[in-house]
Amino acid sequence: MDHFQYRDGVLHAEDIPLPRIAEEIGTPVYVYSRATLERHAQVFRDALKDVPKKHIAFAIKCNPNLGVLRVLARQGYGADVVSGGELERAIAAGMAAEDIVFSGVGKTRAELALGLDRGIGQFNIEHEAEGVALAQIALAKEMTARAVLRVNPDVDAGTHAKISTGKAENKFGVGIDVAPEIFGRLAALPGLQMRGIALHIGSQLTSLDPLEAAFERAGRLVADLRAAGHSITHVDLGGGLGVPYRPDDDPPSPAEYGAMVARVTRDWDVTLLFEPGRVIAGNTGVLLTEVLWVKPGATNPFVIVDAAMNDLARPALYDAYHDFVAVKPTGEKMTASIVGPVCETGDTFARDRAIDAVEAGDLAVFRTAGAYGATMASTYNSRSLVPEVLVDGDRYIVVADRIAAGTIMAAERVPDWIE
Ligand SMILES: Cc1ncc(COP(=O)(O)O)c(C=O)c1O
Ligand SMILES: N[C@@H](CCCC[NH3+])C(=O)O
Repeated sequence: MDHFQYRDGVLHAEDIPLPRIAEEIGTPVYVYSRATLERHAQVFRDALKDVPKKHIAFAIKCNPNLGVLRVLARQGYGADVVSGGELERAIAAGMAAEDIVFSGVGKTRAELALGLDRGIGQFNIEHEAEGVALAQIALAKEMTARAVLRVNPDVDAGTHAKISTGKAENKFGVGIDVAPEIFGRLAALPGLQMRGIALHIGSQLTSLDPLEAAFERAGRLVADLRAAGHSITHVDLGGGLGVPYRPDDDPPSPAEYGAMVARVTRDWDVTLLFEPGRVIAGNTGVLLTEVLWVKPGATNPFVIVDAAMNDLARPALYDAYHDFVAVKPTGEKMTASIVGPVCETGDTFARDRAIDAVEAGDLAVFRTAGAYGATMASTYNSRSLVPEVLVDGDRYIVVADRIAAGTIMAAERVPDWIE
């Protein structure tokens, strides 16, 4: 059940009418539903019921808010992190270090050392030199790092080029053809316990076929590595499952994904790791905004809202579609372009789209904004950093403050040697 519903003609987040949040917190503001988050966590876990040994690590890059992470930690989720900052966040949110997986193509030596010091469960090594460095650092600390080698299976994920990660030309992982030799050299290093492989072919995947093709290649690699005498106990299948952004989008369900995984990996006899992000958080959040002005355009009017590309970057970056609905729809429709106040033409959420009729002062939301929304926000144009609210039934709390432009400015200084 969707926890963003109209009641008496007013859009609610669980039991909270969104106009109340707009009035008390101001706009723009991200609003998350705890119930939806918990339901998605449960649905994804249930979808893997036929996978005997598994661990789920939420890809916290998609929504690293501490309140959100705490909800998922309570659901038994670990974290997939890609920086020292994310690592500290996951721990601060209550995730067990053992349940943390450290991915990322450019980990620094300091970040590798931090992971060891914190006792994280697994490092996902992206290339040989990183593995060598990790082994050296671990050895110096008289520790052993548990690691897997990320392989690049060279499959076309069929998603936006900027979020595709498993083609040979992408920067991630090592080529699957050279993986056995690199794995062999790393496995021989003291300080490193190479226990398996990882892959992640891209995000917002709307077909299971490329995932299945990649997993089959991974299965063959596991067999080859075992044949070469390696003990393979862990395979990290990454994340990537898409979510519906448009009302008629129909991506594979977690249950279909789980069934495919169970079938393809049936004989692997490993612990499977999963790194879902968007499928857990995407539909748990909306970006609540106020219409500032409706301005005539050459063809259709511009609806100028108080949210902008600095608050929700996905449309500007990937031409991504986010459904836009009025908080108090009148039943009337209009065709308009939805734009923000930032001084870039790219600050456009929708072009010539049929939407609920709105006028200045009305509230509206961009849907499916719980993943890669607030986390990618900036203060461009000296706008405030957008706040976040978590709703739980008939109560809500601000889980991230609005950070005013003045606060950002206070962290800057003018050199006294400029007269
Ligand atoms: C290594 C890794 N794991 C997991 C994810 C999460 O992906 P998604 O949000 O598409 O599930 C990403 C981002 O695409 C990633 O780079
Ligand atoms: N930021 C991207 C997803 C990136 C996935 C990162 N591995 C998006 O908003 O769709």
